[in-house]
Amino acid sequence: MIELREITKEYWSKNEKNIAVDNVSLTVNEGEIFGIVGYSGAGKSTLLRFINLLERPTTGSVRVDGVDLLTLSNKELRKTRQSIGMIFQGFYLVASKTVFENVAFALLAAGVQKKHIREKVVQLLEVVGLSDQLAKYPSQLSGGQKQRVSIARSLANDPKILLCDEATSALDPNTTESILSLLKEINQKLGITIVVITHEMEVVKEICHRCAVMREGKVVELGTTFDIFSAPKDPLTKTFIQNVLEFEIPDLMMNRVKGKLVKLIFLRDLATDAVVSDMIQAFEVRANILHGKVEYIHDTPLGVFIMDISGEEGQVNQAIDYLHKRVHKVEVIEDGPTYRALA
Ligand SMILES: Nc1ncnc2c1ncn2[C@@H]1O[C@H](COP(=O)(O)OP(=O)(O)OP(=O)(O)O)[C@@H](O)[C@H]1O
Repeated sequence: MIELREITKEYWSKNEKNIAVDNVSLTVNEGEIFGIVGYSGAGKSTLLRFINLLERPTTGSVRVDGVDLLTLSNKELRKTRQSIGMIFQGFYLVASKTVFENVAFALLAAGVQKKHIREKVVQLLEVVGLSDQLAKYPSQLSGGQKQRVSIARSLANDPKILLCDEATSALDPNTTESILSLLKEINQKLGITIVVITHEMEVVKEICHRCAVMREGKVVELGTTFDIFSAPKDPLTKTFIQNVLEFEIPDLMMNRVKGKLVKLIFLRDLATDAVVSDMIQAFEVRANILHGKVEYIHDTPLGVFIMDISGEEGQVNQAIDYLHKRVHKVEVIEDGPTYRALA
């Protein structure tokens, strides 16, 4: 649906070249929610703005629905842009216009006849849950409500694609969650392909099917959201998801560890109880779960458990070998006082 091929963008200032996007190729499939993640200055906004040619690449091609956007006339490009909605962190609503007028404006600009406008605006505001706020002005709305108006406005011309530039970065966690739910609903019910850029992995975790991680203009990792979270490869990706898979054991807890301290990662099937009880029975070891957490990555569970396994050393080692076969990943964090003393 969206194909960026070997895209590079260079900026020159004072005879110095700055490469904002460096030879990036990626495809966004029809109907998916695709995330682009990276720290400030990584090139995310520039990349996003290629999709509607708000920014033109220095080299490379941009195809949307099979059409090479760089070959379009200005008139054709204006028409194509109507099928690509966009929302921003700062909402960009017209302060002197009501909620109704802000949305109606997009329809008027696209040449929709006045007699059809009211019905369409009412329908759009219903989609975003603002049917009762038609006559309000932006200053009378909360941040979340403002973003809902801007989403309604972006949907006015029945776009096939919605681009979201840090759309929830200015919102509190609860409001962020409600806007992300709305984006998910828009994707599922209206079949709109969504591309989001963000520096928050929570956003990716909640709604994205796939994502690309960017550093210094390059895509350093690309994959399904679940793979990115469960088996990150690039050090930057690892940093981004640190709080999901990492857990710092407090000293107090460490001092109570009797055996070997292991970290288990379960994917999809969270049969933790069965695995642990089978292990205890088969190898006559003791197991004490010190920490357990389950994250839902786009509705698929990813579990992290930290367990103290104690008993006769040979049996403990066999138990750990057994765990290797039953769970996605096993990592021995600490050998524990008993085994350190034996070594
Ligand atoms: N119009 C411009 N002129 C010169 N340099 C630019 C321009 N636009 C972007 N850049 C530079 O390109 C690089 C990438 O910027 P971009 O805004 O795409 O990054 P970003 O990942 O979206 O960061 P942020 O989240 O802070 O917006 C930065 O070094 C930026 O300074």
